[in-house]
Amino acid sequence: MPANIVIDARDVTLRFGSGSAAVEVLRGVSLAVGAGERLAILGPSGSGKSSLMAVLAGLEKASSGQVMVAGADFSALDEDGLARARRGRIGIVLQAFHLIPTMTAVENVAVPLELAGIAEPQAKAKAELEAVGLGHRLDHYPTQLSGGEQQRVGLARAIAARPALIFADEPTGNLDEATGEAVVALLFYRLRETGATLVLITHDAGLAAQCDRVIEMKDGHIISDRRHAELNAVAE
Ligand SMILES: Nc1ncnc2c1ncn2[C@@H]1O[C@H](COP(=O)(O)OP(=O)(O)OP(=O)(O)O)[C@@H](O)[C@H]1O
Repeated sequence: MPANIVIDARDVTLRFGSGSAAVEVLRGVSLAVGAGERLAILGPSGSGKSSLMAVLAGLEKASSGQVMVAGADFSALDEDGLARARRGRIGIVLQAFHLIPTMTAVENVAVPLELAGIAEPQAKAKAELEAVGLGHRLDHYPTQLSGGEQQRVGLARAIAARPALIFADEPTGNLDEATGEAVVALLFYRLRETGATLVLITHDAGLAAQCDRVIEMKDGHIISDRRHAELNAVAE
């Protein structure tokens, strides 16, 4: 894999269930993403966007095909191996925030930093929460936070370790417009700062337009793949 390709997925399928109940949600997807690229995934509900993200982020194992991410062969790793490969390198913001209910906001952000062996996890977690506008909610538990606040804790947790790869599934879905814009601005600021690669699922055309490349999915396939220059040409 060339040094500048960080995600190289080849002919990936993902099936759930077996026999007559089997559902094939990814049907031979191939995708190469360059380092620092900001890729948006569009497509109707059920087209396989979250499934593709789960496979590329090492949360689901492909049923067949090859998935190379940052030099690791995700198709050959077991669950523990995938968890180790993700740690500190991959930040993930999901629709369901997956915050740990028994931990405060600052602990939710600090624990993955600690696990990744990063120095001063508490101070870094606090700074990251302040950056997403939650300096006044550090010691609150997830149930004491609104959906939008939980979303921002999720974002802070995903980017605090300055991972090389960030995956975000509808990161502004639970936020009002102003907060959504602020969170996206912070995300893109961090991307510029660290050169991280972004894979983003969104229904928001404005957000997709901020990315370098937009792919569209339908029925488990990629049906279009356009880069920024082409996107601008279409808009003009
Ligand atoms: N664990 C599972 N078992 C069975 N089917 C599943 C499972 N997870 C996802 N699916 C199915 O796979 C298909 C693709 O789902 P996926 O969540 O990837 O779509 P999506 O494009 O992200 O949709 P949305 O925009 O609604 O989030 C859907 O038909 C869904 O029902």
